[in-house]
Amino acid sequence: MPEKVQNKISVLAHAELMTLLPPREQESHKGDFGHVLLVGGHRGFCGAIRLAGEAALRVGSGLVSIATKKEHAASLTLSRPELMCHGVADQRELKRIATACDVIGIGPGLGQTRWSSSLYEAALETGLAAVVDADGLNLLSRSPRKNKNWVLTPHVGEAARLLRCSAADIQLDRQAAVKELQNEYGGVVVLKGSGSLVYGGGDDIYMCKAGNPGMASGGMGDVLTGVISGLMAQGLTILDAAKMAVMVHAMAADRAAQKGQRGLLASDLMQPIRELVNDY
Ligand SMILES: NC(=O)C1=CN([C@@H]2O[C@H](COP(=O)(O)OP(=O)(O)OC[C@H]3O[C@@H](n4cnc5c(N)ncnc54)[C@H](OP(=O)(O)O)[C@@H]3O)[C@@H](O)[C@H]2O)[C@@H](O)CC1
Ligand SMILES: Nc1ncnc2c1ncn2[C@@H]1O[C@H](COP(=O)(O)OP(=O)(O)O)[C@@H](O)[C@H]1O
Repeated sequence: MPEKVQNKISVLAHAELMTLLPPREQESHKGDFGHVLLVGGHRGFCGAIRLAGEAALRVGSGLVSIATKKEHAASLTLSRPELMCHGVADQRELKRIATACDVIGIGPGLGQTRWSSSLYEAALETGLAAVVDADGLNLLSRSPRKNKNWVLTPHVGEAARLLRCSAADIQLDRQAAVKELQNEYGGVVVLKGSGSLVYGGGDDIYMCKAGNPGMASGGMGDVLTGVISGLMAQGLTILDAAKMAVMVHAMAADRAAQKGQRGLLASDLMQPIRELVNDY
């Protein structure tokens, strides 16, 4: 169980974070805004990687590729033609696609089969800056390692697996948990849930006061993975991308919940996310 600690808590503010994402130059082209590769979408879970992919596009990445099960590639492309969807069977195929990419997001709907773990290993071997979520975190908890160039985005259940304790232990002292996660696994950690925390080492723990219980519905975390990846692709540091993404994601959910929290869908966040990354 994590030890009790006291840290400086900084509350995230959207206006301050927007200085990280200046208006686009007139002569810009898609190559200026990075190429995200998202890996996941096992059988039954291809919606998760579709949501992450659209979120990465809506936050402004120039190109987004998806590596998924062969049988999902065509339907994903049809549902969102801007996504470049590849059916990937093995590590070699994934690494070939990754050579053109700047950032890799691993985990939404990835599953925990041999296919999943082999793509997870190959994704980390690319050495690209990474976002690790969902089943990527479950695979990480089976074989812990440290990396300074990744963002980990556990919900409370995943955090408990990573720290080998109970979800109740995590909730008892979320600040201690986020620090312990960062200390053990490195990089930047986003501990999701009401009052999401972001910690990248050092004195400050960042807290998001936006967001609402309407977000307690499947796919919301997958959207966050896409937002973080898309901001990293546009050149933000992993810490700035995590801070900005958590804030934009939660504020988008608050805008989308104006008609009511119950029945809020992860897809409902796409339009407000777009508004918020253009809101100077
Ligand atoms: N449309 C799609 O394709 C979608 C696909 N998805 C994909 O499904 C896969 C499985 O992901 P997952 O998150 O649903 O399952 P898992 O990792 O087992 O975590 C749940 C466990 O954690 C526990 N828990 C305790 N506290 C908690 C808390 N505050 N927040 C959350 N959980 C908390 C919880 O405890 P319980 O609720 O039972 O008390 C339970 O034991 C993954 O690949 C994901 O990407 C989803 O994204 C949905 C949309
Ligand atoms: N009650 C809440 N208040 C604020 N944010 C919440 C609340 N419930 C969930 N969220 C947010 O919604 C997202 C849920 O992510 P996650 O549990 O990984 O969902 P999924 O696996 O279905 O995509 C996280 O960003 C989390 O912070």
